[in-house]
Amino acid sequence: MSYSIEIDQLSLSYKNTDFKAINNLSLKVKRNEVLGLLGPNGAGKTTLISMLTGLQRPDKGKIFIEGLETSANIHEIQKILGVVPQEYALYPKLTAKENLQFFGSMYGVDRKILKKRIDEGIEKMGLSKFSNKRIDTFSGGMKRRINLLAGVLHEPKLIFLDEPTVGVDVQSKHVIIEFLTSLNQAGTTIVYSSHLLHEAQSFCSRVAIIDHGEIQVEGATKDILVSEGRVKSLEEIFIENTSNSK
Ligand SMILES: Nc1ncnc2c1ncn2[C@@H]1O[C@H](COP(=O)(O)OP(=O)(O)OP(=O)(O)O)[C@@H](O)[C@H]1O
Repeated sequence: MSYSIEIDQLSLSYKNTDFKAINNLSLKVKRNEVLGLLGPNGAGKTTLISMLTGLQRPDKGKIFIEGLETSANIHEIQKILGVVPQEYALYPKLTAKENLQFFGSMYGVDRKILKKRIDEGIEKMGLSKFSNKRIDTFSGGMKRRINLLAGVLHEPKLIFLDEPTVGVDVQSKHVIIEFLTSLNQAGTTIVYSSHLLHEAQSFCSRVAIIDHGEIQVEGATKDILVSEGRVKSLEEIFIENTSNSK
């Protein structure tokens, strides 16, 4: 089995709405790909990710993660998933290390292994000097780096990232993308949701542009950029294939 994610005809409507937030959406993501899940505000990205990570149940359709159907295997699946939300999920009064120890033990990582992963991760993120400093003294970029580490201490096979570099300086962005690239090279599949199309174009091996809960464009990044006989930017492709009604 070579797919990390298989989505088959998925639909979901929120209560008291008369439209489908996700409408009969099918998508396959191969193992070890970096998928950019892109779309304008309100397109359905968060709704789709919430179903993929087991937070919401679809009205219709099926999802398989690493070959396991989600509704019947959600606990097993959550052990192999890493979710890095856009909001910081960190305790401000604890140090960076204490936060990571907390999240690592929540995932049940063995103490010795956890210590090694925390030390290595903090070093890769360029934050060794700050490991014993409280999170509330950190800049936005530093918090975002620790937030990312917190979501991957259990070495998930598949990571969902929601705007991992939004609002951070160029240095932090660079460190974060390098870190994610090294995880991907080690075999991790990544689903990356962002409005930063320039970053998505260079980082993602595959792109799915969604709007109105449906896939508008999907394919290998290098293939979808070639359109009407010329190479376009991802931004051009995005604008051509999405509405600006929100
Ligand atoms: N809890 C909810 N109740 C009702 N409607 C909702 C709810 N959450 C989202 N929606 C609607 O579902 C649609 C998809 O929203 P969703 O948050 O998934 O979009 P998104 O692509 O993640 O947008 P953004 O880029 O702004 O985060 C939108 O029309 C939104 O208004």
